[in-house]
Amino acid sequence: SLSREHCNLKYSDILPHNAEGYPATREFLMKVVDILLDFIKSTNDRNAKILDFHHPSEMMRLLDLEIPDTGLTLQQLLIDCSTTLKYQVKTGHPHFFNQLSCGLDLVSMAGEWLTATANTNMFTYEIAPVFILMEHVVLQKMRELIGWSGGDSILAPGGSISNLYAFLAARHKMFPAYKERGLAAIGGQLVMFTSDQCHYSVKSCAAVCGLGTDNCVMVPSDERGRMIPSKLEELILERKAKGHIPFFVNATAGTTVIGAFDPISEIADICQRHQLWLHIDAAWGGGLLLSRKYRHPRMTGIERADSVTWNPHKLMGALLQCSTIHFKEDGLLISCNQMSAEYLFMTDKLYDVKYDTGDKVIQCGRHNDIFKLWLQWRAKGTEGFEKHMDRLMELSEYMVRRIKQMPDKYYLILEPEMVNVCFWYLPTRVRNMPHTQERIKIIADICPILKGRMMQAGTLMVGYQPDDRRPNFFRNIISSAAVTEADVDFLLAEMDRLGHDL
Ligand SMILES: O=C(O)c1cc(=O)cc(C(=O)O)o1
Repeated sequence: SLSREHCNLKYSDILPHNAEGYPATREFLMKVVDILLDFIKSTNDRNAKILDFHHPSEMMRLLDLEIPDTGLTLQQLLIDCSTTLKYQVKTGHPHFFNQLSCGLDLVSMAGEWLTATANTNMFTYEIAPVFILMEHVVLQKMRELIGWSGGDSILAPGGSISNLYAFLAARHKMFPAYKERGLAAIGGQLVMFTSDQCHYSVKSCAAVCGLGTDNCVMVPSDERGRMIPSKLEELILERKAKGHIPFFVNATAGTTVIGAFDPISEIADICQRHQLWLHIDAAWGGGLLLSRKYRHPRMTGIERADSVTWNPHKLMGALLQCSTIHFKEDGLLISCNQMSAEYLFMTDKLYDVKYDTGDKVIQCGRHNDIFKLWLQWRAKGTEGFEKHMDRLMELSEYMVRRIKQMPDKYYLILEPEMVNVCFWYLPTRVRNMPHTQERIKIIADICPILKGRMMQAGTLMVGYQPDDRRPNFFRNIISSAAVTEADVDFLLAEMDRLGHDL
């Protein structure tokens, strides 16, 4: 807690309100940092719980969230910070396998601290000169890793918006007059294509941009979750025969649930034949571009795409949020989205206004999501990221081997292409049953119960979900740099400890 002389102070006693308030300001902030360091320590403590679960009504009783009429003391704010983190899920805990974005990279986090302190907007070079230049350097490096020279990129507030920017640029490329004249400039029904395993944000583009989801054609995938190219071509021809206008194909590099990779080269051939825009949603799989061992065959042909979404906040472990969208052709983003707001994007500035990015996006204000990635890349080097990707894949391969060593307790649903390990847990009572639909129903129905036990125990978090071809199953994601083989062993033992009697 704060020293006696400062513990009754309020926000008005520290900077900027009190010009003499630096000592109190410093002490308050250092106490906040102590609270954060305690959280970081327990996040990395395998004996600490990942979460202290309470249902929302109970949680409200445990918290004091009310908005006061008069301001509270700095001391109370410190208590508020501690209580907040006490009930926050530790997504950086080595036993947190729940999402595609896991882990707490501390250099990236330090970057986020600086970002918050710099508190600037990314729409103009004028107020973010260093960060704008960092975007140029990092995004160019990422385009080189895709296999392009030139082109253009931007950071977006998440993969869904990155995919939307690709859609908008594709439509603008084919129908530039749409920007001024709207649908009248198109004179026909636009149609887009994506696999039935794609991220829902792709389908959402059809709704948001007025195609209607009926005109987002879901292409069947094979038993490994990969888009079937011949089906894609069939469906394109079918729509053309109806007089529709196919214009956009999304291929997924790393699907959300099973981590499948669509066959890019074959899909690119079809797009070339039919003059369609090829977007690759590599939000999840993009990190593997950094790995010479795993890039091929998963990402072979990615350089043939017209646009690529790649989220460093997923496999690369940059802190949330860090999503990038890359275009092979330079100039498209700006011509598509430019509104030339004269109060921001004056063209008579003293510097080269091509460094102003605000007019490239449909947003105005844009958060600085680059520094935490740039600093992390400075810390790891490209070779450090490659080692990181290879390590995550190696740990997933280890988990598959361990699951195969205990076929009585675990049923591997399919061989993973990346770090998504999909399986059923087998409680004692089904271990002598044949793997029939009857058994599948039982082991699917226990997923939410076993997940509930994990969360009540607070010792483990592994995601489950149904997909389009099977009921609930567990999907384990190894995307945190904190995970070791021992943590995989813990996961398999803990699920059995919690679930054997289900
Ligand atoms: O960034 C993430 O952690 C993330 C994004 C998704 O769209 C889906 C998931 C997921 O299914 O875990 O995670």
